[in-house]
Amino acid sequence: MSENIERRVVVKKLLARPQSEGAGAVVRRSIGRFELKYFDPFLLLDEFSVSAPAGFPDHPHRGFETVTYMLQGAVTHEDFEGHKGTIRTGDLQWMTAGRGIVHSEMPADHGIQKGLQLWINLSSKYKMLEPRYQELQSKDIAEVERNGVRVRVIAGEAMGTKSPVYTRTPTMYLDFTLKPGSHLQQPIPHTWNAFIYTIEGEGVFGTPKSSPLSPHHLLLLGQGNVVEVWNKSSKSNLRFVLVGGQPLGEPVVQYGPFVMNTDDEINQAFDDYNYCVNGFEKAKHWKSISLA
Ligand SMILES: Nc1ccc(F)c(C(=O)c2c[nH]c3ncc(Cl)cc23)c1F
Ligand SMILES: [Fe+3]
Repeated sequence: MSENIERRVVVKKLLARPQSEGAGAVVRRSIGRFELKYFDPFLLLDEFSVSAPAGFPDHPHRGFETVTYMLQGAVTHEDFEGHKGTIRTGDLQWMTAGRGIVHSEMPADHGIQKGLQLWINLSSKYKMLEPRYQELQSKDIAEVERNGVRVRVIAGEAMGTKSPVYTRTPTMYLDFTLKPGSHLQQPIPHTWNAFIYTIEGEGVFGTPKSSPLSPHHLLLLGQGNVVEVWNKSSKSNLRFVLVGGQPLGEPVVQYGPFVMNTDDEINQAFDDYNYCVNGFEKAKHWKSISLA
């Protein structure tokens, strides 16, 4: 690690508590709740937990990307263009909604399906792009382990390993598991906003004397070019995701699943969706099979 290390420390921590979302689903929302409406370029981070028949039935998106990463179980998604698939434990769906998607996201197995859904804003010049999917099965996600630290590189680069995912809004998304007694130093571009979301075990983040933090916490990281994490437990693994992104620095006008830059564009999004035009044409006669 080079000499000009500037450690990022935890400047804010939020415990994400369960709340209802979709049709009978439960999410622990951290980014996107009133205390943290937007963390440029991130609009929402939900740790979701859903069992059939609950789920996220037919709904639209415009102006941003959704990144769904399965922690346990499986979710089937289908959209109004006929694109359908199932993402299972460890799989990733990176959906660029762009000018418009209408889809459903429903449990595909019995029992509880768990995962993370992150919403990443798009720059004004990309908000009306044609929709696009990047889907990776768990076996195709770059993974490397060294000195008790295992990383699955969902986006960006870590420990000399790169993800094939193209991030239109430059983003890193790393799933770390630290064995007991291990220590991580991960570079983060100093101009990016970055956070950690804790998933399993207790970890020490930022400075070695910080208090250990438990799962379901969002940790906003301050300025710097590297984050350090310690697993001081003698028996449990520590798992968390580290996410960073280049801020867009643009006005944000959001109404639910529509995210644009001006009130007029949001009104246009509503009209386009209601009249099935300008990217929502296929919504006119489409219902997901789960609702048919
Ligand atoms: N009400 C409402 C409005 C708009 C939405 F996009 C959604 C929605 O689809 C989700 C919101 N959190 C999520 N976590 C995981 C998954 Cl798989 C889906 C969602 C939703 F529920
Ligand atoms: Fe969705």
